[in-house]
Amino acid sequence: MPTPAIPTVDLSPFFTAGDESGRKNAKDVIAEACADYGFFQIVNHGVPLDLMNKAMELSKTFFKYSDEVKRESSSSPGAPLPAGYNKHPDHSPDKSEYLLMFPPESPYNVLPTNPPDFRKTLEEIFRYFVKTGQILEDIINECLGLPPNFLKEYNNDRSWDFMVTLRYFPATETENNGIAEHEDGNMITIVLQEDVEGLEVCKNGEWIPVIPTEGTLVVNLSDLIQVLSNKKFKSATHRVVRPKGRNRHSYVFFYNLQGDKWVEPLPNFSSEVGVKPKYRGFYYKDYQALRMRNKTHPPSTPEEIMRIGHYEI
Ligand SMILES: O=C(O)CCC(=O)C(=O)O
Ligand SMILES: [Fe+2]
Repeated sequence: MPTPAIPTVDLSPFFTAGDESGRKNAKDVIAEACADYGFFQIVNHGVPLDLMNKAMELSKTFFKYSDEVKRESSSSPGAPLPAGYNKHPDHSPDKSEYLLMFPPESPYNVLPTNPPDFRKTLEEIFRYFVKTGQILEDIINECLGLPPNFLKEYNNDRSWDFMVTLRYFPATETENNGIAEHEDGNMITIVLQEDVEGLEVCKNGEWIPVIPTEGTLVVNLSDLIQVLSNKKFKSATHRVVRPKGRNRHSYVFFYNLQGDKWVEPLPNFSSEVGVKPKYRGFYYKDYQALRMRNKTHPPSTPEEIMRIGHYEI
């Protein structure tokens, strides 16, 4: 049986005034993918191809440096997430090392000075990803039938957005997990993957590989959209399986929500339509802190991993 593909959506109608039918087609595909499994890919998204390629090459160069050099970019404790360079503890199911950054102006950032241009490129691609996140949020706002600019006004503080540049180590003879099956805890995630497979999405109970294609970005909806929409739109379940014999590099941009925001199913999808809320409300910072413990103190069984189900009614 052919592998069911993940849809690819052309975002160019959103950059061209007046292409209403192009916009409608794109929104129909996105709405269907989001209602089923929360995953799709985008092209003509506004992030320049040469910038994506340059960012990937510089990241590969950085991760080849010695641990000692990379650790010069590790953050001091106290940041809301471990900014800078880090490697997951040996007993973690996540087999990668990564560089995490907040918005370019954030005081928490500890960005490498080498390779030259890396810092500038990270900051530049971060700014592009923010714009892509805003376009996607606007499209999702429309797909959900919310009043114009509703999500934009609710999510009006960009200071908690963050981006992770990753290197996964090659699979061993006995073990190939890169990131175990999970959903993301933010609003919308954008992934740039190099030409090395590994990312898989769960679509109707089946694991589908997301084949890397030059110029394409992967988008997955995350937990906060699932809660706000009272499960009308799904937070995508996904994982990374490490290939044998080679590293895998990716950039993951987490379009996020500021921590003091209250999150609960919107009345549009609960009281106003006679449906019971499927989640109790929470402050986003509490959820992010609970999820952070999954990473810093990995539980011994997958059942103990903190997920959005914690708030389910
Ligand atoms: O590296 C990837 O392709 C995806 C990573 C991911 O799912 C995550 O960091 O949450
Ligand atoms: Fe993820």
